[in-house]
Amino acid sequence: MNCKPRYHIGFSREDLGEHPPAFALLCGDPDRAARIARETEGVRLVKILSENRGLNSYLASLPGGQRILSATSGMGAPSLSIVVNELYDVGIRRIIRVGTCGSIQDHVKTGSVVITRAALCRQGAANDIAPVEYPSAANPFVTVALVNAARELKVDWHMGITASVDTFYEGQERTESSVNKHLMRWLGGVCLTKKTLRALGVSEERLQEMHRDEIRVGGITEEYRHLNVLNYEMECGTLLKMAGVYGFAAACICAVVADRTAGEEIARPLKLAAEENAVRVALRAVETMDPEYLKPCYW
Ligand SMILES: O=P(O)(O)O[C@H]1O[C@H](CO)[C@@H](O)[C@H]1O
Ligand SMILES: O=c1cc[nH]c(=O)[nH]1
Repeated sequence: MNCKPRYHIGFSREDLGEHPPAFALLCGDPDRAARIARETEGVRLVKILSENRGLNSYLASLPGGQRILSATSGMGAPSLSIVVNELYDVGIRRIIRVGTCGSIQDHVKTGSVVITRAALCRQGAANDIAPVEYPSAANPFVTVALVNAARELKVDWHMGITASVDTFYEGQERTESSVNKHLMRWLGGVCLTKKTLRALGVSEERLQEMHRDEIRVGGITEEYRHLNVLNYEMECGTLLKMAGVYGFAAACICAVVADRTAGEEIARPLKLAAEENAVRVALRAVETMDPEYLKPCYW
């Protein structure tokens, strides 16, 4: 057994006891990983494994006795790729990303959760690991367990395609809240002023309804909306590709904390409750997972 702590995550296979936990919950935010292990009803903190580089990792147990790892990926695919590589090395074979995201569809409201069945992976780190065409698909059995758990807990859920991108601002077409107001055309489309819209024959009534003097059309978000993408986040696509390449089971559930059909802001008042719902669903999925589907042949 390799007893040396791994360089970034700061713990070793030996720190996990005789058998590594069956599941890891992996959060971008170290505070969420800590809350899962320290403050979630029914979860008992067994051991702080490491808080190296803010990549907080905790061993915890559930009421039925199952042990879980609550770990931190950091933000974005490069950090996630390091953590997942080292988690695999210490014996982790099932990872549920428990994250936050922005909705790009009208029917996906803030406060709900999105369970990813596949990702549009626009992530540079993933290209170091597999060809760009390589599928970014969630494990179907863990995904169904997440859906069943959300139904049982009566959490407002959606299942669908997630866009995983490398930047929160430019890549998710944010301009008002970003210092960079000039998106590249393939991301931002074009801005039409009221004057141009009038010349194009848009009625005065419609122009009056506009909140701003210009609208942006043909941007990446509009394109993804038409492709039935539900949400934006920044790690899932690479995680799912790594699962395919390394051979482990991965799935993703994200709390919706921004409504990108209406604006760019994070809905801070409901963020914590939405995250708690995503955590509860993930833990219930772990508890109720049919042991048959834990076999390596289902990864
Ligand atoms: O809340 P987490 O899990 O960090 O996930 C989302 O939040 C961060 C951006 O605010 C990115 O990491 C994105 O994927
Ligand atoms: O809009 C959002 C919210 C959370 N995380 C993202 O990546 N985007």
